[in-house]
Amino acid sequence: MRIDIISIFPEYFAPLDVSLIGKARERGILDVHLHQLRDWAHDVHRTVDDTPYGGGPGMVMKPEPWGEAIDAVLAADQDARPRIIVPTPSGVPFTQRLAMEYVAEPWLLFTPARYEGIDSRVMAEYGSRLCVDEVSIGDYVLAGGEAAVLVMVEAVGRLLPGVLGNARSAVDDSFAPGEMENLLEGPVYTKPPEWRGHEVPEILLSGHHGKIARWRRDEALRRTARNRAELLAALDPATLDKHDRRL
Ligand SMILES: CN1CCC[C@H](Cn2ccc3ccc(-c4n[nH]c(N)c4C#N)cc32)C1
Repeated sequence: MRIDIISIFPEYFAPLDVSLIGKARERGILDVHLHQLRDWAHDVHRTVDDTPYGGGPGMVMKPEPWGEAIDAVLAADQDARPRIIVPTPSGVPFTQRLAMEYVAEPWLLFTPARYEGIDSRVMAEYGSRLCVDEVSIGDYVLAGGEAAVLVMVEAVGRLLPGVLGNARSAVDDSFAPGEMENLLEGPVYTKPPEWRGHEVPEILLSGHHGKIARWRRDEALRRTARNRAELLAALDPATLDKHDRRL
């Protein structure tokens, strides 16, 4: 997978050099290209923003630098087209399901903005011939889109084949479509068996895999009911057995 990111703060993406994503890049599973938007702002001050038409607070990012920057990225491979992802609080929710859709894409282009966003004509220009998604990582307001790109790149990158040590753990993820969809993961434990008077639940030491799976599902349902009750309403009743219903 190729990922391009255009930003006025490319240094914001240093975390993509470390840990899981950094190793995926070293192994050639993921190819990340960072671009400084100001390289396509040709005035002496490398200006990328201006006052909003119609008035209002803040500044809006000018269309010209973005158009030239996106054209330059597209020119990198004229036989392919990236899916463009625009982080914005006004976007569709970024979910595990959307991450799984993105991981199937060979090329993603992220366009994290600052100020009050990008002149809307830019995505209108590219939306006529490319897939352009406006996506939000949550119902709160950030100062720009870079943190959202870090979140999405990690959520998507960890799903790439070969990135996770144990491929199964992605299938077991909270929110992953299937049995775990709309369920939060339950508690996890490791050695020592007793720590400051707290013992590991006996069932986890039993070696009885069927009972352990049952216990884990019960704990997932309990945590979901406690922290995200609204997700239980979305659970497919067909996936709930009579034991679940007793919880
Ligand atoms: C007061 N204004 C309102 C509009 C947005 C302005 C800041 N900003 C500029 C670019 C930009 C990109 C993403 C996000 C963002 N915020 N929350 C999320 N879940 C996001 C996501 N993805 C925020 C952003 C601040």
